[in-house]
Amino acid sequence: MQSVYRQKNWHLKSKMSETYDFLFKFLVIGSAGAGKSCILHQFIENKFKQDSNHTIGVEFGSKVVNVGGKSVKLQIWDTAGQERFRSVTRSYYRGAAGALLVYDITSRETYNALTNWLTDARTLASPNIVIILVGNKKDLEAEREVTFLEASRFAQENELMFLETSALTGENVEETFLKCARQILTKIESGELDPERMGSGIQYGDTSARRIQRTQQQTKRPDCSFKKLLLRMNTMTSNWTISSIYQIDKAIKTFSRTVKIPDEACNCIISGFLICYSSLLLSIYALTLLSSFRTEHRSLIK
Ligand SMILES: Nc1nc2c(ncn2[C@@H]2O[C@H](COP(=O)(O)OP(=O)(O)OP(=O)(O)O)[C@@H](O)[C@H]2O)c(=O)[nH]1
Repeated sequence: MQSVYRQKNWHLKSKMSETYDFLFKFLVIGSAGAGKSCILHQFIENKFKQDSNHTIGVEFGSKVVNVGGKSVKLQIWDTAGQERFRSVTRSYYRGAAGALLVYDITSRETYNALTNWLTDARTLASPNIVIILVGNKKDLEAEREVTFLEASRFAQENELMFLETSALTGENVEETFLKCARQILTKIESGELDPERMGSGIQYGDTSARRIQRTQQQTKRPDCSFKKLLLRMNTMTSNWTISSIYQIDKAIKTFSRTVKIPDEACNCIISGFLICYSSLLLSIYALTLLSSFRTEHRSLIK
């Protein structure tokens, strides 16, 4: 982990030596003393940070993890919880894809401040930011001031994921980051998040990953327009059904009277036409259904 002032060169160096499919920008936010720096240190170094001091401004760390078969580089910004750094830390919120919203389970004060932190994250970072609520210091059960149930209700009401962690023992620390990354990846796959959108907080790792993604999108596109075409045909045929069958029936009868075709032959022509028309309608409906089913269950089929 390094201070924000030293991270630039280091980041360039690591970019050259590592390959990954995606890069996600993460924030760690919450009140001072909640254990944000210790969580980040535990995640990156796999050990507890014994002498943790208050963060000055922002600190930075990164780690490549495997999420659902994809290698994802997490670029994590650990922000200072102290009020006096609020204006500095706020400038780092922009374009974050994920955030850990941390409180201390032994401090109700840090829990009560969550709403303010959440409002900041949702207004200053990306509107689609994926947030996980983290109740830290799980090892201090005897000093607990916030129950698991209470916090999980808060998480549910505010559409957040939730885990309790201990930066001291390492319990659930990695799982917290992975859970958040997994949700972002799922949203990318479902099309809810677009890595190409400015300020999404997501980047493609290398050119090949970008190319693969583009190819996938291109192969998906015709499917989408095919569905649109089907839906349009569907609407058109529904509109035609009643009026046009009546009109065509009338036209065939008038024609048969003019050229003097026997009634039986005329009925045969009309029946044949109706059979063909019904088959066409049925095929269009079946294809539309199939196409909708495929779109809805694409992730499951994969
Ligand atoms: N027992 C226990 N102590 C912890 C844990 N996590 C952090 N601490 C302690 O809590 C104190 C604050 O931890 P920090 O990580 O510096 O807190 P912070 O949220 O980064 O604070 P700011 O940088 O001021 O925003 C330190 O004394 C840590 O040793 C934990 O999981 N269990």
